[in-house]
Parts: sequence; C-alpha cells; structure tokens
Amino acid sequence: MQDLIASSLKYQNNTLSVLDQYLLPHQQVWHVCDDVASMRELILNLKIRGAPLIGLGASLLVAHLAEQGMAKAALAQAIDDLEATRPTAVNLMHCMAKLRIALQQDDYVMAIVSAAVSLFNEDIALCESMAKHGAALVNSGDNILTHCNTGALATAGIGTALGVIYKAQQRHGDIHVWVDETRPLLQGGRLTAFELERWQVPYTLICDNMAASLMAAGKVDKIFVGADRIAANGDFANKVGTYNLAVLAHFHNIPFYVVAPLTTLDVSTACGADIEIEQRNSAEVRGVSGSFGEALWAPTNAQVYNPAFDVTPAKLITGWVLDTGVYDQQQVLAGKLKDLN
Ligand SMILES: CSC[C@H]1O[C@H](OP(=O)(O)O)[C@H](O)[C@@H]1O
Repeated sequence: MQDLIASSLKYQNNTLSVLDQYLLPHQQVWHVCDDVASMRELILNLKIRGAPLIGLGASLLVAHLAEQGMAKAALAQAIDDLEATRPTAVNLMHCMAKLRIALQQDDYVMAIVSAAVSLFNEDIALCESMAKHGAALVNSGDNILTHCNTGALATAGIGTALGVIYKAQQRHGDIHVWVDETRPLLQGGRLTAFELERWQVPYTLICDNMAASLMAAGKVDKIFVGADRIAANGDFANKVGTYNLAVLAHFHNIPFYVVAPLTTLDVSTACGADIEIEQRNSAEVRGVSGSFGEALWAPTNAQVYNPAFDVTPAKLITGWVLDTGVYDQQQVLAGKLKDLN
C-alpha cells in the first residue's frame, strides 16, 4: 500500500502509526499498530479519535493485514471487531461497510487496499469542500465558538468545523475563536488549542460553563461544531455539551452550524433519539491520577454519568455544512438530507 500521511495517522514503509492524541499537546508519541487488539485499544482510549479518523485508522489496519496475508475469514472478523469499538460515530461503520464489499471481490486484497486508500484520500477532499462552503458563512472580524476538536488531528485533511475556521482565517485574517475546553477529556483545551496555535489563529480558551455568559454579552457571532452521526431528519449526535450550546444559541439568536461530510449522514437512523450514545467510564469524570488511580477531585466512589455525546435536534440548527453544500433548516426539515444520500 502507498504511503499515506495525515496529522495523527500515517502509513509509511508498510507501517501504520498513530499519534497518541490522549498525550497531546505536551507529548507527541507515535504508536505502531499492526493488530486488531491494539487498534481497538487506541480507539477505545481516544489515542486515535475523531469520527472520520477512527474509520480511516481501522480501514488502513485492515488493508495492512490483508497485504500481510491474513485469511479472508480472519479479515471479516477483524472488520466486525473494529466496527464494534465505538457505537456513535457512523464514519467507522461507513468505512467497514466499504471494506466488507471489497472483501467479496475475487482479488479482495487489492480491493481492500484500494478502498482504504480511496477513503483516506476522499476525506482530504471532503474536508476542503466543507471548509470552502463553511468559510463563506464567516464574516470579517467574527468571533466563532467551537466545541471539542474537529481539526486535522481528527481527519485526514484540514478538519470539519475547525477546517471551516482555518479556511475563514486564511480568507479574512481577523477572526477570533472561543475554544470550549470540552470536559471531561478536554479535546478542545488540549487539541483545538494546539491546532489553532499551530495555524496562528487567535483564540481564547474557556471552560464549557462560560459559553452562556459570552453569548449573553454579545461576544459570540457564530458557532461551528462537528458531528458523529446525523440522522435522516437532521438531528445529530456530537461531543457532549453540544446540545447546551445549541439551546443557548437559539435563545440568543446566534447562528449555529454543524459541519460534517455527507458520509456522517445515516439515513437508516430516523431521528436523534435512535442514535446510540456511547457511555464511558467514570474515571474520566472523576479525574484519575497516580499509579493507584485515586480520584483527582471527586470521591473515589462517586456515582458518575459520562455520556460521550449528546443529541441536538434539527429545530435548533441554523445550517448543515456538508461537502455537498450548505443546507438551511427549512430545507432539512422538508427532508432534503434524505435526497442527498
Ligand atoms: C471531525 S471529529 C467529529 C467528532 O468526533 C469527536 O468525538 P471524539 O473526540 O469522542 O472522537 C467530536 O464529537 C467531534 O465533533
């Protein structure tokens, strides 16, 4: 398989490597990955994360295993096991479905490698398209709020929502970004801040509970977020805390945009209530340190609720920025997204 290089995923000299996003920004550690168990561990612990990227990482691993001579039945099992790793982001299921089709071909090794390479290169192009459409919505001097991390670290290209912000800054040169730290795993404070510094985009880091007062003070002009799964009616699942922002934006009449590739649309899921929300372990909320895993701040036995995502209804969304264009609420509530699939 040809060399493929992205910000946090690379296939070089027949070796698949993943940049450990859990350790960023203070440590940059690349892990070589050559088996299903290690890819599952990397995905489960958000060392590789981001809806598009986990699908691409899993796909490149399957292609690598196919080239290494893994038997057809074992490849089918690998696809099943990888697909089962995290339930909410549909990109993983989309990629694994493509590989299952490739596995049925006579020359399934070539077909799987070709599919994995196409998925990777397509993602780069999808990011550019989303960024172009989304940047057209940004005005000079805008203060944009974003949540979690949706940049190059989470994709093979420049990102989804953060790709829009990057392209808008290239166009205007004078935007500012409010960065939600995004509890509990701090993808915003750790990863989005890291990327915006790299891109020299001015930003201010905030705690998630500060967004409301900034909106009340008129300091937020637009909100752009990513998505893990968009239902047929336009509802979408995204990092927990997104729904908070949508309700606040609606109250304060602030444009709220979701940015995702069309492949994040899952027309087989009718509405947001049908999206499975991944429940994660309590240690992430309690905070764990030290070799004994003692809680950093909450009592060790605290009861914890830790959904990784929440669902935002279509009625709170101003626009859906896809690689195919921007769709407003009237179009989506009239069923436009189903026509796109
Ligand atoms: C372009 S990434 C989309 C999506 O994935 C992130 O979730 P996680 O960090 O748990 O992988 C987050 O919800 C982003 O908006």
